[in-house]
Amino acid sequence: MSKLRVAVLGARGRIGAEAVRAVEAADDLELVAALGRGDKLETLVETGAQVVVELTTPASVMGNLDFCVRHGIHAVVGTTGWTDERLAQLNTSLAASPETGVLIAPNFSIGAVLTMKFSETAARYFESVEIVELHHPNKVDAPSGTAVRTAQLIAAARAAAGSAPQPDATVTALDGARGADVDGVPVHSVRLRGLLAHQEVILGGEGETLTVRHDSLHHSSFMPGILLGVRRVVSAPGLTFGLEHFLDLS
Ligand SMILES: NC(=O)C1=CN([C@@H]2O[C@H](COP(=O)(O)OP(=O)(O)OC[C@H]3O[C@@H](n4cnc5c(N)ncnc54)[C@H](OP(=O)(O)O)[C@@H]3O)[C@@H](O)[C@H]2O)C=CC1
Ligand SMILES: O=C(O)C1=N[C@H](C(=O)O)C[C@H](O)C1
Repeated sequence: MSKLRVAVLGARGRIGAEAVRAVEAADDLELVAALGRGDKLETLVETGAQVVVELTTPASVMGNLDFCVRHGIHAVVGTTGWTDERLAQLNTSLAASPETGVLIAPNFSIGAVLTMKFSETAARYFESVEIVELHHPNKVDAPSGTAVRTAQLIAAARAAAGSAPQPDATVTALDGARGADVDGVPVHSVRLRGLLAHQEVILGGEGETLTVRHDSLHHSSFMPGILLGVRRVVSAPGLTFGLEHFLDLS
């Protein structure tokens, strides 16, 4: 059987470099290009890339995906910075290339995906919920894409259950003291030397709390999810948002 031809964009970055090694080590995949800033996207066409793994920056991702979709190259995207407007723009490009698949995964690690799932499930049973995400100090965006997605899933679950707004008597606060408000869920971002990627979802009810915590200790935690995405995206046309759609998580 012929190998799937894969390229990595952002190949010299922290997660991109790890992805290059993971693709090279996979028997069923062939790394045909490893591109960084300034390298020509035309290389993707010249090398016959079938799937691009996009791990760059929020400022670069839209241009890169526009090129890939226009050329019918499937994409597995870990880069953050997704808004409703950006997703709508991507869906418009995909409508003109209906056989092309794009997977956007706010987090590729199985533990982080499960954290989101567990938090979504628990959300309706607790009055209060706040998120603390903790990352390395080189991260350019806050809150993390994972925390934003987690908060959105929690907020949707609470809305579906008819939950009341969270109790909070704060009248005066320093800017930022109560975190960022993501659909009514406070999200607190810590940037600390020594950390990689961590998240706590703290839920509170009468006389009890529940904490769901996940720690990515090495970039290798994201690789099984990336490889799964590469193998599955070629038969998933259109936009898939979240790795959970490629997992059996009923
Ligand atoms: N979904 C997930 O599971 C994960 C997602 N991420 C996300 O992945 C992204 C990258 O993270 P990280 O590796 O830590 O960041 P880095 O800054 O280490 O890497 C980004 C790389 O992309 C390069 N780059 C920038 N623009 C382009 C471009 N137009 N074409 C090709 N390469 C480009 C940068 O080059 P230069 O240095 O020259 O600017 C850099 O080498 C972030 O958005 C992060 O949040 C990270 C880990 C897991
Ligand atoms: O920048 C990172 O490092 C990470 N980014 C993603 C995010 O913003 O959620 C995924 C993971 O947290 C690592």
